[in-house]
Formats: sequence, structure tokens, C-alpha cells
Amino acid sequence: MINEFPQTLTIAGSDCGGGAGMQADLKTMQMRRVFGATVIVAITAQNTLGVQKAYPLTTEQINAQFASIADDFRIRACKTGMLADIPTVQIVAENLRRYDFGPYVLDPVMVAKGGAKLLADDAIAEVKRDLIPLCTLITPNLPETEKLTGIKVEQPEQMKEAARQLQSMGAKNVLVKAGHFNDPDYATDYVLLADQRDFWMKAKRVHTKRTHGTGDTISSCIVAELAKGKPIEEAIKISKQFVTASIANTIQIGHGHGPLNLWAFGGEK
Ligand SMILES: Nc1ncnc2c1ncn2[C@@H]1O[C@H](COP(=O)(O)OP(=O)(O)O)[C@@H](O)[C@H]1O
Ligand SMILES: Cc1ncc(COP(=O)(O)OP(=O)(O)O)c(N)n1
Repeated sequence: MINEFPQTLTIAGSDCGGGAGMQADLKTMQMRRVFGATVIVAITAQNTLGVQKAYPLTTEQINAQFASIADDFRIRACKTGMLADIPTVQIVAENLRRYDFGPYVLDPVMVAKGGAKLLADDAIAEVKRDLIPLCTLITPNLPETEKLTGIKVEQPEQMKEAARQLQSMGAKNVLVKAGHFNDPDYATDYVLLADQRDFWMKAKRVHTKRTHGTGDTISSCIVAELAKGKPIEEAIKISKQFVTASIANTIQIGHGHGPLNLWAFGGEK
């Protein structure tokens, strides 16, 4: 039904501290004026100082959530975030093949800023084999790009090379994020679209340690824009502006890598 309010889905881990994971996704979706639903695949006990505990949910618990969402909602776009381990990646892939949730943004979350592993090393092969071919857009940061492609990224040219490789692995569109890039002045992401057009997105680097949830924020904003019918290029560009404003206008929460200010950019624009 064309007039239905845009509905989105995040398939992710819970961050009880509210700065990353499904909490960051839902808050971003709310700011971008779409309805957000969740399939929670793991519960983490974490705060701005790090991840203290992580508990994956069972495949039965994950399946039940997918069925409830699919039975009642018309999801127009979805994303995955933290996927914990091999059984979780497999059950999520199975459900993404079973149900049509529209364009799928794969944020291949591997390690939290504090260093905690959010994806088991042996699950990376599963992400490559089962999830990359399903996704509309993949949004790796630099360490994730290196793990997925085996390419050491130290120069902008290697971001391009890695993006091409991710496309050859089955990702339709690629956004290589540069938060971890060794440039003191700018955070310049690279985008390679399905039709082979490409572009750089340059923003002033903000010198702050309050960057908890940056990856979740940009990927869930893209999901929200896609659900509203924006073309992928526009969805990505709006989301870069959204995350940049959220990093630049800090709020003081916690004692470590604090969360972003998701009010900074404003809502629907
Ligand atoms: N200090 C910063 N200043 C400005 N933009 C940043 C900063 N850190 C990250 N970004 C931007 O935030 C987005 C998320 O990137 P990144 O931090 O690399 O992801 P992740 O959280 O997955 O590690 C990207 O658009 C990146 O360029
Ligand atoms: C439950 C959960 N999911 C994802 C992350 C990582 O989020 P990200 O946006 O990459 O931000 P950082 O943690 O790297 O700051 C997480 N921490 N927890």
C-alpha cells in the first residue's frame, strides 16, 4: 500500500548504553522520520568505556522476531549491524532470503571502538559468502575493509581498489568509511555505485573521542532515506551530512567514547 508510513528494520545487537547498535539505529530512524522495528540478535552490556559482556540470542529467538515482523509490517529497507557469530550470520542470511525487506544495507560490524570483538573471526567468511551477495550497499570501515578484501588500505587509491573488490564479491554499491584513515584534517569516504559511478565525500575531521556509534548512525540514516524512496546516491550524501553534524556538535555523556548528538542535523530535510 503506497500511502503506508515508511517502515524500516534493524537487525543488530543491543547496546544498553544507548550510543551504538540497535539503539543508535532506532534513534537515527526516528530523527529521519521513519518507523523503526528491530530484530535483536545479541545483547551487550556496554557503555562509553567499552563492552563488558556480550550474549548472542538463540536461532529460535531470532527466527521468532523475524516471523513477527514479516507477519505484520511492510518493511521498505533494512540493515544488519553486529552479528556475533556463525550461527547468527547464517540464520540472518536465511531470513533475508526468506522475506522481502527491501534494500538491504550491510554494516559489517567487527570490533567496537574499545577493542571488543562483536563478530567472531571465523564468521567473516560467512559474511562474505552469505551476506555480501544479498546486500544493496555495504558500509565497511577501514579495518573491516581490510579484513573482507585482504587489501591493506593506507592510500585513497587502495580504498577504490577495495571497493571494486567488494563489488566483485557481490555487493551492488559500496561505501568505504574513512573514520580510521590517517588524515588529521578530513574524514573522506569513498562511494562506488552499482552503475560504476564513484565519488568522494569529504568532511572536516572533528577532533573528539565522542564517536561511539558513527558507523551505526550513517548506515541507519541511509536505510531511513532509502525507505522514503530517495535514490541511493542522495541517501548516502544526506547520511554523511547527518553523521558529520552529529559528531561535530558534541554532547557530554559518559567518561569514554561518548555517543553522538543525533539532534544536531535536525529531522526531515
Ligand atoms: N572524527 C571524525 N570527524 C568527522 N567524521 C568522522 C570522524 N570519525 C568518523 N567520521 C565519519 O563517520 C562515519 C563513520 O565512519 P567510521 O567511524 O569509520 O565507522 P565505524 O563506526 O564503523 O568505525 C564516516 O562518514 C566517517 O568519515
Ligand atoms: C551492539 C553494538 N553494535 C555495534 C557496535 C559498533 O558500532 P559502531 O557504529 O561501529 O561504533 P563503535 O562502537 O565502533 O564506536 C557496538 N559498539 N555495539
